[in-house]
Order: sequence, then structure tokens, then C-alpha cells
Amino acid sequence: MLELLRVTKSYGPRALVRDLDLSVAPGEYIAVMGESGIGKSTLLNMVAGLEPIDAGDIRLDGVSVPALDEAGRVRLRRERIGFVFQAFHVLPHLTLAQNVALPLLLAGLGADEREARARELLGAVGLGARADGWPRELSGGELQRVAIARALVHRPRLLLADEPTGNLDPDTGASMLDLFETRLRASGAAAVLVTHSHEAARRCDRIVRLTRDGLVAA
Ligand SMILES: Nc1ncnc2c1ncn2[C@@H]1O[C@H](COP(=O)(O)OP(=O)(O)OP(=O)(O)O)[C@@H](O)[C@H]1O
Repeated sequence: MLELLRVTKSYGPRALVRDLDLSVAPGEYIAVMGESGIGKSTLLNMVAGLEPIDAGDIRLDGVSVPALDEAGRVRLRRERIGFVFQAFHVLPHLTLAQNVALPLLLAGLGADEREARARELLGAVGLGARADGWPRELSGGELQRVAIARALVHRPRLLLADEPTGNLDPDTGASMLDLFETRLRASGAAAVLVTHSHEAARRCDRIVRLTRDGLVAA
């Protein structure tokens, strides 16, 4: 469902990734590990069409992401991708329920369904009682769980998650990985998880390591 074909990306004169190949099957979970600064976040951003590539191709369900125009990339993200950003990107002027419901608002769902699904997912990440609270009232780990709920609420085909358990204690982290399983894998959705956690990586079907020489099996 996701294919990276000889993807090359440079910042200035320095090639960050060169001729990168990766193939992710429906329902497959891939853990991407690798040293800090090697390009893992950039990899997720390229897949989501948030960062242009210099050469190669990225195909999601047969659609070439780099060939889309900006409107097409926005639509692809809204409809098919859930993204847990390393820095959360939870919007401070929206309540937690409104933050989580945002993908459903963009998808054109009615208010009642948006509300119900956002609250249900906040419950699933252990923040049901805080649904009407504000991001400024939350700890880092709680914000991370809001970001996870928002990435799952529209039932994406592909979850891209950048250190999704980085701010969580081991038990909470494990329960978030359980949630990915129950909400995504059952429907054939795939996931690419960037993680430094061997615990989280072990739960995936495959672990790859991003190195200066490209992606290698770990
Ligand atoms: N917009 C940009 N312009 C120039 N350089 C950038 C840009 N974005 C990222 N980089 C550089 O590309 C490299 C890879 O960054 P990236 O965030 O993808 O690494 P990472 O593997 O996710 O690191 P970490 O594990 O620390 O999050 C870094 O050296 C970073 O400074």
C-alpha cells in the first residue's frame, strides 16, 4: 500500500537519504529506528507530502504523492493519513474534543458524529474526563495522547507516528500501541512508527534502521 522507490532528498549540498526503497503491505507495521538527526522525521514528512523529494517516487495506494499538487496532498492527508507529530501540534485555542474532532470537521462530518467519535477516542486514550479542557492544562504525555486520538479518529489507511510513546510511561505506551492494533490493523491500515524504543519496535512486524547507507533490516 506504501512504496518508496529510490527516494533521494538533500538539504543544501548534503544528501540526507539516497535511493531509499521501502515497501509496506496493507496491515503491516514498520518500526523505523536510527540515530538522532539521520532523517527519520524527514522520511515521515516526505511520505505525507509535507516535505518535497528531489528524486524517486512515493506511492500510497498507487497514488504518486510527489506528483500531486498542494490541494491533492492536503486531500490525501485528510482522507488517508493519520500523523502523530513529535511536537504534537495540538492547537491551543481548541478544546481537547475539538482538537481530536478536527480531521472529522475537515472531512465534512456532522457535529453530532464528530463529537461522539472525538469523545469516544479521548476515552480510549484515557482522557475522556478532560474532553472539554484545554491543551495548556495538559502534561506532555497527555498532549501526546491527544495527538494519538486525533491521528486515529478519521480511521486512516496509514498511520505515520513520530516517537508516539516518547513521552509516555511504559504501561501507557503499551496501551497506546494496543490501541493502534485494535483501531488500525484490523481494518488493514498500515503504520510506520519512528521510535527509539525497542519495546515499541518489537511490537511491529518489521524493524528497519535508517543509516547513512539507507534503510537496512534490523
Ligand atoms: N528544513 C530543513 N532544512 C535544513 N535541514 C533540515 C531541515 N529539516 C531537517 N533538517 C536536517 O536534516 C537532518 C535530519 O532531521 P530529522 O528531523 O529528519 O532527523 P531524525 O532522524 O528524525 O532525528 P531525531 O531522532 O533527533 O528526531 C537533521 O540534520 C536536520 O538538521
